[in-house]
Amino acid sequence: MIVEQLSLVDFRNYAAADVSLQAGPNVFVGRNGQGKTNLAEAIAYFATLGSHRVSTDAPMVRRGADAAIVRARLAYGTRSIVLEVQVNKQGANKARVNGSSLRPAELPRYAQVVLFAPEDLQIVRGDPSARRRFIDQLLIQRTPRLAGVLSDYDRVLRQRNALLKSARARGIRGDQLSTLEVWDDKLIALGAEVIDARSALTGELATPLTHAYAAIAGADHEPELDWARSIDGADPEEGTGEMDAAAGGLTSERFRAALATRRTAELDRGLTLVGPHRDDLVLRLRGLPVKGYASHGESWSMALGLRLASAELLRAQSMLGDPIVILDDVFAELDADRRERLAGLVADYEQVIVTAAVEPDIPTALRAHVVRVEAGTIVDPELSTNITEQGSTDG
Ligand SMILES: Nc1ncnc2c1ncn2[C@@H]1O[C@H](COP(=O)(O)OP(=O)(O)OP(=O)(O)O)[C@@H](O)[C@H]1O
Repeated sequence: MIVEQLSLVDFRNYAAADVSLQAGPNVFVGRNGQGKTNLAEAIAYFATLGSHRVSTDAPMVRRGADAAIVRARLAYGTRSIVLEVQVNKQGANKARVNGSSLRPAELPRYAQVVLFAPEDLQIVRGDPSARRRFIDQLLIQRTPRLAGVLSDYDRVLRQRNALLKSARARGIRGDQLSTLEVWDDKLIALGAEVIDARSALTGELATPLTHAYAAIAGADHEPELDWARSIDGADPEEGTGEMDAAAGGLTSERFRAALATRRTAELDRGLTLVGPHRDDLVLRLRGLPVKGYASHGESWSMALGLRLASAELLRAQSMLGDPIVILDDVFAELDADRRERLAGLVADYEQVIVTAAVEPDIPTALRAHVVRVEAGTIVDPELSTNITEQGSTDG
């Protein structure tokens, strides 16, 4: 799929803007802080329903405005549709497809975008929550139904935690708390589905990650990745505990056994101590964890590799064609060889959008259809020529 036309109203630093894009490479060029990433963010919003930079919607709306509108004409081969989202500062957001209303949560069914940005370094260097967010975003992109399972799990977890907290405050022991079992059943049913889906996806990422990492880093060692399940005894959230490598059996049985083992500790702390909310994606290079050991360049290559591996998986499975690949501010970080190798990796996607402060940072293979951005406006080279010509005629 590709974006053919993007229109913004009161989005970030754009009062109003229209951008035409083409299949293949597109480049957003401009000095720092002019609005290149904002354009990329607007396109990705349809796929991720949020920003890669902030967790709330308010910053999407231009200062002083009440709502932002992003409209995009998307083409899948010869078919095209118009998607629109209105991000409201107050009240719920609204969405439309070809003019008809739909729930904003449905938008990702029409748009697949993989965006890599410098913030993605947090996937490898940040807390486990950043890695869970990464894997969950990809899960939802591949299987939109899982968005509901994940949010139901979070709701049940909050309710179970509230019960544990109030039991702790009232000095109630586990065997006196019969309602806990009801919440255990719900937590296990939803949680086991989340754990299994994340583990399976982690396994699927291995081969494309190895391929992408080798291509970017030019390295001869293979990255390793594992889904560390807190139900197996490790506590990735607290960085403690040994994994029980022999852990087998049904995930739900394992989850139930782990909850039983931790019951007293959970009542002591008023908190659910095992489950997918405490799992982690463990990344290793040369047998060492990436977090805390890998160099800046290795961490960067790993984060980029994870996004490119995601794009490969989406491309292999999606009914929508290739995902749109957006590389925000990536080339300035890479040496010439790595730039060329990365360009080679993404060059055959249906549409690739890259941003850079200066054109020479972008490999020649991707230097097509340049969109210049200046202070929240799209600079149209033809238009500026016309204005000058008209000015001189008038004069
Ligand atoms: N809600 C908003 N209202 C008005 N301006 C905003 C809003 N959100 C962000 N901006 C402005 O947008 C600009 C940042 O744009 P963006 O992040 O797209 O820059 P960029 O061109 O990608 O720069 P860089 O090359 O530094 O990454 C900043 O000047 C910021 O103040």
